[in-house]
Amino acid sequence: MAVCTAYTSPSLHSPYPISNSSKSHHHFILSTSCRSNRRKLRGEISCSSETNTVVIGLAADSGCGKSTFMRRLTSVFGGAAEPPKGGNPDSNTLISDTTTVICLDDYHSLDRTGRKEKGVTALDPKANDFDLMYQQVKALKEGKAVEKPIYNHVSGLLDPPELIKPPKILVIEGLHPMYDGRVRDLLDFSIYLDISNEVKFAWKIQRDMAERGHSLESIKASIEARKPDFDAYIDPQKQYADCVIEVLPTQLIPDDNEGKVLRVKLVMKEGVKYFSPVYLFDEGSTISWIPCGRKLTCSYPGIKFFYGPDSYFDHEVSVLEMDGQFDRLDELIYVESHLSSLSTKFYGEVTQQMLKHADFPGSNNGTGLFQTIVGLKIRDLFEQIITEKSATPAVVSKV
Ligand SMILES: Nc1ncnc2c1ncn2[C@@H]1O[C@H](COP(=O)(O)OP(=O)(O)OP(=O)(O)O)[C@@H](O)[C@H]1O
Ligand SMILES: O=C(CO)[C@H](O)[C@H](O)COP(=O)(O)O
Repeated sequence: MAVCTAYTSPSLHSPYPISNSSKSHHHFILSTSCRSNRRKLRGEISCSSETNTVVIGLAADSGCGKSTFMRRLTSVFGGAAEPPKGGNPDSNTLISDTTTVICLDDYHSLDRTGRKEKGVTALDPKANDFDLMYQQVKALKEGKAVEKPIYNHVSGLLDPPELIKPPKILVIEGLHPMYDGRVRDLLDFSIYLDISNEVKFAWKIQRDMAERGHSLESIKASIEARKPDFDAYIDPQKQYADCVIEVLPTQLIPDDNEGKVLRVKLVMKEGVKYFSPVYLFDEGSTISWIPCGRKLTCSYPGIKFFYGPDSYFDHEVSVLEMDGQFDRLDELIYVESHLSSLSTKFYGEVTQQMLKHADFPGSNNGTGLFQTIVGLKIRDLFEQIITEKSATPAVVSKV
């Protein structure tokens, strides 16, 4: 049930969406999202809930494919995602018609020098401002604009804030979207990208060695240095995710250590509102499927799908798994036609999306396929929430 309380207007010059003092939450100044209905007023405030923002959390370590996933997601909604126009060229924010993606690195409370002086990594909660993260995500969810700080990855400094207006869908991506219980509770849906150490290493080498000129030793050292904090603060968030995309080395090639062929698991929590897990052939069954043959071209080592129920951190889940890679992306339609509950708007939409972004990393394997499917499920979730809200009469609540 949507209930709106009155609060002070956010100052566009303050980094805070609302006064730092929690006492000010109940002042009688309405935000733009909350319209008073004068006929019913008499000490009560009527609030339309239609403007509320849907909030999605995407957690992963650095270099684990968040940006690629975000490009696939925003593409599902149409329109290109771009940094705020005329703003800081080093902004981490991406805005499209429907979605705004903010990077939680912007809530680092310590800059690069500060972290070095204090001997903490960016993964350590001590280097991040969770109070501000909570206040601003909450404000955006309630339809209020905020002045969000910017962490500049080029200079390693905290830059002056940028104005973020409440979008239809807000994606908060980064290291800690599910770390703080208050922020976690604001999420309408959450995803964790769980990249195994072997694969993370292979991707890092590909990017940081080939594209950024780092040495193999320095990449190894950086992964090792982050590991204790990754294990302590980032990895545990996966227990809260509604959906986990797990990326592992293939099992199709014995002792493979190249990390090129991947086994990818889509772990989908059961019983999540507005989210129905995808299934292969028959919902709830356990199925192993090798689609290679007349309708799907597969070179060595082939492709293997698996689908079935499981448990994950004591939650009932459905797991869809793909090991191997596609030779011809247009033939993905054959696989798509055997998957159900995809939340597509027309036959072949998954294949169309994959073909559209054939040049993105992971387009020939389960990472691209499952990221696309999760993008479609998020669109569906958003549409269900909007439909439900427009069918719900405005709620009147006492302030
Ligand atoms: N599905 C994939 N398959 C193969 N390689 C991938 C995949 N996703 C990402 N990568 C590799 O990992 C690198 C990082 O990807 P991306 O920029 O999407 O990650 P990120 O989590 O946003 O990183 P950062 O937080 O460091 O900006 C890419 O340049 C690419 O080399
Ligand atoms: O884990 C990270 C998230 O992207 C970065 O390492 C963190 O944001 C610090 O960035 P930089 O290394 O540019 O100072």
